Amino acid sequence: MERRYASHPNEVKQFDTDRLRKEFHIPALFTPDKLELVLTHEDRLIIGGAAPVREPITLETDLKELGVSSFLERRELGIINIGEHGTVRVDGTEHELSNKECLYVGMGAEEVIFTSSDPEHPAKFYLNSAPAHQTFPTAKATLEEADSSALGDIKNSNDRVIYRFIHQKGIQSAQLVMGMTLLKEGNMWNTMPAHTHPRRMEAYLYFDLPEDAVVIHLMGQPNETRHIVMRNEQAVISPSWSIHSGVGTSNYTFIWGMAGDNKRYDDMDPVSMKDLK
Ligand SMILES: O=C(O)C(=O)C[C@H](O)C(=O)CO
Ligand SMILES: [Zn+2]
Repeated sequence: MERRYASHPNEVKQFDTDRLRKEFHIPALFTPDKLELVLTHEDRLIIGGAAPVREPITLETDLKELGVSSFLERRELGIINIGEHGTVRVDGTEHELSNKECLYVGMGAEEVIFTSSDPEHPAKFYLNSAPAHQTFPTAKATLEEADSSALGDIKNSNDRVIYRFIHQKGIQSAQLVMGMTLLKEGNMWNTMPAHTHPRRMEAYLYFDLPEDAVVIHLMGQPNETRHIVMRNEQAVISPSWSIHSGVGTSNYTFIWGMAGDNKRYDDMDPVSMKDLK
């Protein structure tokens, strides 16, 4: 498991492109038949990907990094499938996940195994895992079951629907909040006007992007913004002090996941457009 340390905004404003990417950008999460995991010290979120093709993939890591005897002994896990149909087996119980469906696995589950139903059309499981101190039932949600709200409009190129899966009024968790935002065709901007939430960090996974398209992801303090160029199926870490917004060369979908002090999706500090620099 790769480790990323937490960062101070005064230090980050000195970073060049290379250093920004090393600290915040996660380029490859879906390697066939391999589990990819990145542990960030920003609220100790683990960001991962499991892309089983020929063989099942088991959720496992060097447990010294976590100081426990099984991955989820003191953690919870959110899973969203961005690929084709697959199965997640949790302690012997199979959960079927189609594209854009979510499964939450509570603290204490001992065995989690990811499988694709058809190796020619593999599943791709995106993972967010946060520390937990209480267990909650394993639960699945489809897009239709998620709490959703339409936001933005075509005039501002940000007509989109936000789907909340794991949150205060949805699937219950210890601290993990997770969902997905779908931009309509011809709409390129997400999360503008921007916000921060010093009470929670956040990670974004951009996907459903054409191969030659990019998203210019904006990060940094509102008066000290930087950008990271993102391609399809890449993730980015947003510290609690940073905005997280982006504009694409086409429309796209992204998964957001958060860990921190509360589970209130709407607990955001909006940034006024005049304060952005
Ligand atoms: O399009 C948006 O706006 C978002 O999806 C915002 C994220 O959900 C977010 O930043 C939640 O804190
Ligand atoms: Zn946010």
